[in-house]
Formats: sequence, C-alpha cells, structure tokens
Amino acid sequence: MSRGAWPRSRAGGAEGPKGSKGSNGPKGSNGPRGSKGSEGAEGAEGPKRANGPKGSLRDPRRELRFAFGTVRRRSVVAMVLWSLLEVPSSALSGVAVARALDDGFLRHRTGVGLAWIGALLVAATVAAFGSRRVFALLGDFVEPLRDVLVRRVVGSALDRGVLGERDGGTAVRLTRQVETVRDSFAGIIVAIRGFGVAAIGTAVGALALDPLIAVVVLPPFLLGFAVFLAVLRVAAGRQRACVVGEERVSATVGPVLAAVRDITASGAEQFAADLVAEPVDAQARAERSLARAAALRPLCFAVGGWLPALLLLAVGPTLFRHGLTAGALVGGLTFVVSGLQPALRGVMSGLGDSGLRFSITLARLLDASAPIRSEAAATADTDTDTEADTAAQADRPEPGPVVPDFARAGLTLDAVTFAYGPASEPVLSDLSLTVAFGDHLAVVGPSGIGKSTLAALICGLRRPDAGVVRLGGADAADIDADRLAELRVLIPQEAYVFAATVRDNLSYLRPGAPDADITASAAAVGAAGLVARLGGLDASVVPSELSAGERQLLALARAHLSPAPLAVLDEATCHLDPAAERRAERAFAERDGALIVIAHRLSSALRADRVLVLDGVRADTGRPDELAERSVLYRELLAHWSGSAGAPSPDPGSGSDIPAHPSDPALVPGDPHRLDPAAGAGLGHGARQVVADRSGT
Ligand SMILES: Nc1ncnc2c1ncn2[C@@H]1O[C@H](COP(=O)(O)OP(=O)(O)OP(=O)(O)O)[C@@H](O)[C@H]1O
Repeated sequence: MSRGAWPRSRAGGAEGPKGSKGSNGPKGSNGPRGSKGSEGAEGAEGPKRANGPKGSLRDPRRELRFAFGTVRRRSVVAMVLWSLLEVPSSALSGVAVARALDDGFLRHRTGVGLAWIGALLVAATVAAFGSRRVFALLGDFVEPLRDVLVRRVVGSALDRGVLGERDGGTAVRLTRQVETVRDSFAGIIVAIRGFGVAAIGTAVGALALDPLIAVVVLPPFLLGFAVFLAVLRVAAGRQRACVVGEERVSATVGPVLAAVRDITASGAEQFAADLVAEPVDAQARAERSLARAAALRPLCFAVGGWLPALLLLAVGPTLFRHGLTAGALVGGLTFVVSGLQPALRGVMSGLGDSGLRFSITLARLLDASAPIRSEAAATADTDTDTEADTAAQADRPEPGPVVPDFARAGLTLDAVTFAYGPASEPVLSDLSLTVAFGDHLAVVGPSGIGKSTLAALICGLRRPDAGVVRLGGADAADIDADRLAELRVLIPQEAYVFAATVRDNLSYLRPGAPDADITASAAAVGAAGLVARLGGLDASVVPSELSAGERQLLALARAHLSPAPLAVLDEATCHLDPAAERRAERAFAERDGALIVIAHRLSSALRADRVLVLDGVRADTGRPDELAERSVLYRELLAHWSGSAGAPSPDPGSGSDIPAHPSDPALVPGDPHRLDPAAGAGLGHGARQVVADRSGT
C-alpha cells in the first residue's frame, strides 16, 4: 500500500511547513490578547522549529474547537434542517427497489414497479434541492473561520511590526494557508454531513424494509467506521511526526551542507554524518510508521463497505427461510452500494485527507500567528499582582461574572491608556468617559489623533494597556464575542457587504429579523431607494457593483437593525452627501440606545448632545457650544471644517433617498461653500458664534 492513501499533508500545501514552534493555543481571535511569552510569539521561521512539536501539534482537538467555535449556531441548525431533506431519499433507495421488485416487476405489475421508481426520483429531487441549500450554506461555516484567521494573521503581523520584527512575507504565506484551512474545513463539513445523512437514512430505511437487513448490514458498517476513526487518530499522530521529522532534517542538514568545506577541511566528516544521521533515521522511521497506518485504510473500507454486502449474500438463503423476499435482499444490497459505501468513502477521504490537511495547517497557522500583547499590557497585568494595584482595584466591581446591562450602566472608560507597542507613545492616555443609554456623542480631533483607536477600544476590539472599558458594567475584555456583538455595533469607514441577498446583508447582525423591520431600518437610514433599485430584499448583492456610498448605506441599515444598544459610527457616512449623512445619523440618534459618531464633518459634531475633543493625549468633553467657547482645538477644527464645508463628497451612486444637494442646517441653502448663520437655531452659543464667524456675518 502506498502512503498516498494518507497524503502527506503539509502546512499550507505547496508553501511547506514553516510555522513556528507550538504555542499555548489560541486566546481569542480579535487582536492582541494572547499571553506574553507564548512560544507562538516567537519568530515564525527558521531553525528554531528544529526543536520539534510543541503544544498544538500534539492536540488536534484544539484546531477543531477553534474552527467550530467560529460557526454560528443558527448555521448549524440550518445545515441540519436542510440535510434532513436528503434523508428520505437515502432511506427510500433500498425500500423503493425492494417494493418495485416484490410488488411490481416480479409480479408483472409494471405500473407498480415504475411508481416506486418514480417515488424514488421524487425523493431524489427533494434531496437535490436540500443539497443545493446545504452547499449554499457552506459559506456560513467557512467564511467566519476565514475572517477570524485573516484578522489574526494580519493583527499578528502588525503587532510584530510594531515590535520591530521583520515580516519576511510571513503574513502573505499565512494568508494563503488560511485558504487551505478554509477549503479543508469545508471538506470536513461535507464529509461528516454526508456520512450522517447516509447512516441515518440507511438505518431508517433498512429497519422499515426488514429489521433483519439492518441487523446484518449496520454492525459491520459501524465497525469499519470505528476502526477507521481509531486508525485516523494514529495516522494523525504519525503524520505530525513526519512533518516534524522533515523539519528536523532540514534544520540539521541545511547548516551541515552550508559548512561542508569547513567540515572537510577540519576532518569532521564522521561527526557531521553522525549529526545528520539521527534526524534522517528518525524521519525514515516516521515515514515507515505512517505507511503502516496508511495500509489499514483499505482494510477499514473492506470491513465497513464490503463486509455488509458479503454478509447479506452469505446469510441470504437463511433469511429467505425467515420470510425475506428477493426484492428485500436486492434492496438491502442497494442500501450498501448506493448509501453506505459512498458515505464511508466520503468520510474517509474527508477526514483522512482534508482532515489531516486542515488540522496540520491550522495548527501551524495558529502557532505562527499567535497573538502577542504589548509590553505595556503585560506589565499592567503583572502589576495587578502588586499591593498598590490591589488597592487601586478596590473600586472595581465585585469579582465574579458581571452580566452586562447597557441600559443600566451604559459605557464607561476609566483612565484608559493605550499604545500600539512598548516603544510607542500612547495614542490615548488616562482617558475617562461615560456614555449613558440615550446619549449621542461626537468624537472629533485631527487626523491620526486616535479616534479609530478609541472606537476599537470601546468596542472591545482592542484591550487597554491600563484602565478599563466597561460595556453595560462589564469589563469589555471579559465579554465573549457573541455577547459583545449584542452590546455594540461598529460601522467602520470601509463598509463590508458580501455576495448574498439584500436580506442576508441587512439581517446579518439580527438573523431572522422580520422583513418589516429590515425595511424599516433601511428606510430610516435612507437606504430604501437603494434596496428598491437593487430589486428588493431577495435581490442579490454584487459587492463590486456597488459604490462606496451604497455599501455604506447597506452597512448602516444592517447596524441600525442590529439589537446592539450602542452604535459606533467611525466615519461610517463619509461617502454620503451631508443630507444623507444627517438622515442616517438622525436614524441612529432616534434608535433605542446610545450613539457615538467619529465625526468627519462639522455638522456631525453640532448635531451631537456632547462632543469629545481628542487633542494629543488630552481630551475634553462638553456640549458643542461649551467646547466652542473653551477649546481652542475644537474652534480650530470647526474653522477648518467650515472652511471646507462646501466640499462635501456626495457619492452619486449612493442610492440615498435624499437629494444629493446638501441641505445641512449648517450650510447656506444653495451654497454649500458657506455656513448659514440662521442655522444657529438649535445650536449652542459657541457653535452659533463659529457659524457666524465663518459665514462672515
Ligand atoms: N495597527 C496599528 N499599529 C500601529 N499604529 C497604529 C495602528 N493603527 C493606528 N496606529 C497609529 O495610531 C495613531 C492613531 O490612529 P487612529 O487611526 O486611531 O487615528 P484617527 O484619529 O482615527 O485618524 P483618522 O482620522 O485619520 O482616521 C496614528 O498615529 C496611527 O498611525
């Protein structure tokens, strides 16, 4: 038996195994949350790997847990429900053949025989419909995994960059490996699902046809599968040993070959040969051991796939004496040949090939992209053990799980400090802020001052180096991803839409939302016209055919519909014209909950109840009019914005319901280049003053 039966899966296929040593496992997927000093935080390349497998290479369950942890429960439920449509076809296959023979063709009742065959065709059509939906659903399984991995790889590369490590193309290679993981994960899902459908269908069908058939056919089938699982476990371990052995060989042979002239000159040939011999022998042993495991795979198929058929034929004459009909015997064989054998073959190839490729590539990927945390964060954590910090934590909430309640506790930032690297200046320092349920806060500040960083901290995407961000009273760092998604929604500047229906895009954060709610949210943010033009909720979205403004409108509608009480708009309306922006912001302000707008236009700031001005590491908060009086930076920003207020960037393709002409209250009607002093109504004194100043009145 060639070892090809257990393909030599390599990390990332063609890219080869280059991951780093093992790590102590994934600690989340959203950025730098891993523990300092994890082995995975070491460089991802080079001879360090010669030290052999650590951590993850010993435990494939880690990869499976990681992958399935990204799958939403509703996707699993949908997959199971659609798969159920395939069970009748599987169950009917043997039954229909048996009845067609016994009740139809063998009694010269052709019509009855054809009717059973017709019933089988109908069931197969229903099954085909179910399969189609199942394959369409595959994306819901694999895309979240890919997103999590890409975020992790890119985040890790950025963090390493900040720490001064050279990337050397690792991020690109790892990103390619992400595709390998995604495809092999899909292979695993398909294999497991197909096996389940065939096993359940055959069990139900065989019992319905004649329990004797089930008794003969199912035990060897399950035995073959059980043996395969046991062999798979062994093969996976040997596969890993081969990968590691290969790495040891290359790490040892490489330096020896590079030094061959010196070795010859110093007469150290024997020493060098001994040095290389051990890893080469170990590698050969690992390969032979893998080949032996590979030889067991056809045996498993023989037991699970062929033994049931042989047994059926062997005991057939005996069963006839117990009332088994010729049709039932043929039906039983049909179950074996058209149900059990393909299912076993599929699961063997899915778990044996895709499974091993998945497990090893993902293990490498997780290790090589293990999150690293800034020194500052690590130091902060270490310091928490000190007495001083114990005292400082006295006013933290009671220990124990806090159930976040945004309506009660809103958002608070307590003395938050954050820097992108240990050697970097903090972007935010000692920032405290409270946003209650119902608040509308605008965040303003010069470009690069830290507004997006603040948004990421608020949303729990980054963890402060010092201080704490609390959402609904709970430390955002302790809230799991699903709960976080229920608490806050972040709409970034680059809106994300995906190739699916308009409904899928809009209800992504609130699956199963009624159409009326989806339509209401679309209308509220000004996307109703766009939805209508696209062809309604069932129309397909082709992301590349949408303008940036149209993508923003869809993302805004999706966020508006989400159940999260806190909405954070990080320049999320920058591709809309001012009127469309005003409408979208108003929709969010009127929504139940709190709104934080990272403002990029004067009007956004003036509309808010309060404004947070970020100025270097300093910050000031107040009503727009108060700030216009006391904050030099805020006045400068207003002046800068009002100077360029006439340069709105309406997106002609935004599809907004609102005319593209800017009708912002702060702009002179018909003259987008000037501010309207009359617009001062509703604005504070300071803001009115600025409007008046800038409009020359
Ligand atoms: N991932 C990162 N790694 C290192 N530095 C970063 C990272 N992201 C942002 N920065 C730096 O942190 C600072 C704050 O960036 P941030 O994007 O939060 O500013 P901003 O106020 O949102 O800017 P803008 O208005 O231009 O979007 C900038 O100096 C930026 O270069």
